[in-house]
Amino acid sequence: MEPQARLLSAILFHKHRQVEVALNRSVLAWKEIERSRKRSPGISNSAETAHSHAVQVCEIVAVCKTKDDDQDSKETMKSQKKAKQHSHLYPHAFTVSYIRRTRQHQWRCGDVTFHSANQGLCEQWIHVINEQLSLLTNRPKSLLVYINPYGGKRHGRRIYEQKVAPLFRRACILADVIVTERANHARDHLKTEANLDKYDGVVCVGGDGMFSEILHGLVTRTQTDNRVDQNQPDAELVPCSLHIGIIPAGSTDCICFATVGTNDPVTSALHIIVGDSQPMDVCSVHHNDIFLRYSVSLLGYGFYGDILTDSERKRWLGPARYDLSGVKTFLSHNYYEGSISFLPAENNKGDPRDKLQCRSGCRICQPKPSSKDTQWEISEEKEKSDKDGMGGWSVIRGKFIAINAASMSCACPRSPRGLSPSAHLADGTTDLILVRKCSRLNFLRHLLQHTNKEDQFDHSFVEVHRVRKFRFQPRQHELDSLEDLSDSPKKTGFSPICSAQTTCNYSTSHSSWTSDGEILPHAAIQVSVHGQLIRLFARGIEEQQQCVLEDPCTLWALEPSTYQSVD
Ligand SMILES: CCCCCCCCCCCCC/C=C/[C@@H](O)[C@H](COP(=O)(O)O)NC(=O)CCCCC
Ligand SMILES: Nc1ncnc2c1ncn2[C@@H]1O[C@H](COP(=O)(O)OP(=O)(O)O)[C@@H](O)[C@H]1O
Ligand SMILES: [Ca+2]
Repeated sequence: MEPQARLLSAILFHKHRQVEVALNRSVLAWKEIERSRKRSPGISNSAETAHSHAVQVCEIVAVCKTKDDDQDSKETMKSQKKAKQHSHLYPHAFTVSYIRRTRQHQWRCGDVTFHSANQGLCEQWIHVINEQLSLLTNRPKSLLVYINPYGGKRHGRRIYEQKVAPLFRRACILADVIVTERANHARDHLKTEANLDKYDGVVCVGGDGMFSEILHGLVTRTQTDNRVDQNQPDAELVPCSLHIGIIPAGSTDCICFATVGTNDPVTSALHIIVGDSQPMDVCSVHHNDIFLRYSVSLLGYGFYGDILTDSERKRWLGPARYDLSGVKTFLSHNYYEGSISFLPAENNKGDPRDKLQCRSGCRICQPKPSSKDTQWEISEEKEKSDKDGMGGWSVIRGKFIAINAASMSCACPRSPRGLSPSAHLADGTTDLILVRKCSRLNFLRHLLQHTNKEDQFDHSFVEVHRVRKFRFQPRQHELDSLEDLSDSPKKTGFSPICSAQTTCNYSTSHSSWTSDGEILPHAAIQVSVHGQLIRLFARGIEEQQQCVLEDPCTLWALEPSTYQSVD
């Protein structure tokens, strides 16, 4: 990497020690002077060595003048005297708040305070750093925040006020906050009322259900503004211009976990502040050419549909409702008959079993070619001609315990690799997982493999396909006879230990689809994936510590620029 010119450098004080501080367009670095002279510096190519530190400018949250009360407030009794003397000698200070990576994808806001005898120098540093931050145009300045006070353990409001709002204030982000008063309040407000021109993004504080409200509000508003008819399953939807941020405060929070790597409100707030951008696929779901819903994580029929249906009645239990309904549904061991037709993804989209996990900067999820791109047009054309004669579509009939479409990994704390560990966030496909009728023991093995490192697809009764579109038709809709209307739910070899939701009537011979945790009213559905329809304030899961810093040493080796000032 070409080293960049220094914008500023100075000798300042940090924790009573003299440090040399330097700034260029991408890095702020500081190192102790005395110690590094005494010892051989031996600075490695990392963000931080024993006495040398560096922070990327794009990961600086804010810089401000340090108030007297803040100075040395964390000093121990022993060093308080020394601190007093020091602050007398160097009474001026500024504090840089920056992103600090801790364990397992968690971010925290770290502070570093630099002292000086020279007030003008401190002001110059604040000015130049702020100038650099203002060049980062992807950062949001104004946000619309919706809080679901009843999501998860009902801590949404507190989480926002205590953990998120102070960070937004520090980063000078203006936030208009709406605490929802009913289900679909946020969706309806976004659809028709909200003045979206005022904002750079919309933030939801809640779970996947709350995210789904924001998704529906924004996508529907965008289509209405652009006169796109959502009821047309083949309509080319217009991408949303506003980014969505998620502060996890729900029960599963799978969309946050799968796009950030952790469910932590502070980490999510910091991803919002730095204006991260992660495109995401959205599935549209139709029934007989009538629009039903959008979905970004799990569309599940059978096992997960039954869990969600049952768990809605136990909402008062909070997140534990899924465990109880999960056990109950597992013991019921229902299966459902129907046929699935699907249009496979192109070969360059990889395979659900290829073990190429979607990570920050994923190659497979690079932006799709513009509609002018020839390659793209060819594949669209192929699809049209295929569709006329059902060419390219595959059909599978059978008895299924679960039919799952995972448009992303669906990783969550319950299943850290997710339902489809190699699914991609923004490749324009969904992984269709078909779990056929099998013994309880085999199904249990398959389920347990979601919680460890084994391959959950390595069973004769499980198949998985990467697809662009699919349709499902439950068996009772295929056979239009009275006999079928009285058909009871199908059970495998064992008699049910728990009768679950199944009684002998027509409706219960079907399961329901769950879409991001919400229940759909129809079993027969058509699904299309719309690649990269929305953008989140996230960057995908980082590989490890992704500090793509230039060697901080290069900062010290450079000729000073016009900005240089030394104390
Ligand atoms: C015997 C051990 C069995 C362990 C099975 C673990 C498999 C878990 C896979 C979970 C995939 C979850 C996909 C995400 C779905 C969410 O959108 C949805 C709603 O979330 P929220 O609004 O935040 O509550 N949550 C669920 O569908 C919960 C599924 C729980 C299944 C046990
Ligand atoms: N004020 C409210 N009162 C009741 N329900 C609400 C309110 N705000 C949002 N909801 C609904 O609550 C449901 C669950 O929300 P969510 O935040 O996903 O929590 P959880 O993860 O616990 O399911 C969603 O369907 C959402 O539409
Ligand atoms: Ca996808």
